[in-house]
Amino acid sequence: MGESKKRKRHRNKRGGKEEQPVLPSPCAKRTKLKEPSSFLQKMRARLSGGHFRMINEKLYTCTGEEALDYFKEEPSLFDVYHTGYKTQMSNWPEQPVNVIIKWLKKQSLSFVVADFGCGEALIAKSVKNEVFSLDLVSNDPNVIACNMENTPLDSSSVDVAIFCLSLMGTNYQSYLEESYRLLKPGGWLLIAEVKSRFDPNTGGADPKKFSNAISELGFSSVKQENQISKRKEIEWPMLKPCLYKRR
Ligand SMILES: C[S@@+](CC[C@H](N)C(=O)[O-])C[C@H]1O[C@@H](n2cnc3c(N)ncnc32)[C@H](O)[C@@H]1O
Repeated sequence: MGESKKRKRHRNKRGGKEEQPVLPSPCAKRTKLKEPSSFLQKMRARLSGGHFRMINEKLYTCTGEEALDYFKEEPSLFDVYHTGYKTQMSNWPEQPVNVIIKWLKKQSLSFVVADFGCGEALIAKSVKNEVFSLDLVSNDPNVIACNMENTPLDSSSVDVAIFCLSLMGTNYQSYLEESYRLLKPGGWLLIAEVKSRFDPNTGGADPKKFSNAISELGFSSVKQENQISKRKEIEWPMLKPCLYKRR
């Protein structure tokens, strides 16, 4: 009785809620154990989902150089990003990386491949071809850590250049220019991108403008040597960020 009165007075004096001392009492322990783990899991998933969306937005709204610095400062963000990305991918009816793997498996085994923005290097793990996997962070000895606008690979050294959902930086055109440098004449450029980024009705780029820009860079069914040095200023459309909705 006396205790409860004391508490009341204390509360009134402070004019707010009483602060309870946190004691490792059996009661506190029991409450903790009783908390539904599904609730905690949901909260954790929400937090990491929010973190993923924040990193994703950063990657779509900065240059490749800035993205490289971002991950250099905090490499663990790369894992946070890819955990969230995998969760997003698991909701898609088809994963573009699997479509590309399927296509590659039908091509010559002698094709050398450059996977720009490889993520967890699924392509290299799925085909027998030689694959150069490139990304901002390398958690795997087979992944080359670099900003893909400036790779350490030789000119005209690859047969297939792949961008699977990786045209993220505001300077995405420089990644495509680098792919042109790496590709052998007659080489393949494969791009898989989110549809909404090419839907002018929802603020996306004009797909025709995008493919014209790719042609002006020098890509067609047969690549012409030296075309890169002759071309005029290319008008690249802006590609809007691909932002994920909260689920
Ligand atoms: C959406 S993930 C796609 C990963 C993989 N291609 C796939 O389809 O599973 C995009 C990847 O591109 C990488 N990336 C973005 N900008 C980059 C840059 N400038 N240089 C290298 N990698 C980059 C990101 O780090 C990320 O791993």
